[in-house]
Amino acid sequence: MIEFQNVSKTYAGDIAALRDVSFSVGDGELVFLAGPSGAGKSTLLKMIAGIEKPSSGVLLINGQDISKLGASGIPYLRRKLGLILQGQGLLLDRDVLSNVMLPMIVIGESTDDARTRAIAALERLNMLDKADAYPLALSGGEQQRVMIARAIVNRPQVILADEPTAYLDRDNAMIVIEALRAFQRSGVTCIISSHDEQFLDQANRVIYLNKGEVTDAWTSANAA
Ligand SMILES: Nc1ncnc2c1ncn2[C@@H]1O[C@H](COP(=O)(O)OP(=O)(O)OP(=O)(O)O)[C@@H](O)[C@H]1O
Repeated sequence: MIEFQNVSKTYAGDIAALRDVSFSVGDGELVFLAGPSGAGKSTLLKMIAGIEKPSSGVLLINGQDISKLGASGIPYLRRKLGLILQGQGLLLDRDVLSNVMLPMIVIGESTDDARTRAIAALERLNMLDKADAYPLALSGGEQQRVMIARAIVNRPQVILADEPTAYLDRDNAMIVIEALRAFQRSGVTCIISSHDEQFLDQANRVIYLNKGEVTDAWTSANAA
């Protein structure tokens, strides 16, 4: 369970990115964060990942106040998260398999275990035939699928995806959304930011942000 309680975020220069935001996301939900550019969507995701801290208010993850996590708390939190964030693209000088193995290597898993899990993750995203390719030889949609494989290789409880369909055509975007939905169906919580309204009917819930405030929210009648 992820719970924002009256969270505000002001960046240096007095930029109010979030204002008094309150909502919660239950385990296994698929939630879209919608809203125009600059609404605060990335800031919300970065807070859940422990990259940014609230200026005021409380963010609880599984009942724990993330502002109070110590130096070892953030890496521990990140192990439970799969991140698809802007600016964290694939390493261009490594092939697809090495890119997907990386999160496991970083946390000290053996190369053999990392390879086995990375192969399984690529298989799930239907990308195993590109394991030896380098990222620049892939289409945008294929690169996004590899980034999802990299995000799920650690078997996270929660996937955070910031604009995972940006720059993709509709067919590739649907493949990416379908892949995320498949993880949600297997019990993983997915929080996806998008300013592309065409995918919102795939969500259990949509939370609309504008200028740092929650302006609207709805829950699907078929929500799990
Ligand atoms: N590190 C930062 N320092 C200062 N201001 C920031 C920083 N990050 C974001 N902002 C500002 O905070 C506001 C919210 O930005 P944020 O990136 O969260 O919005 P967004 O909804 O994700 O937008 P986009 O869809 O364009 O990615 C914007 O006004 C942005 O310029």
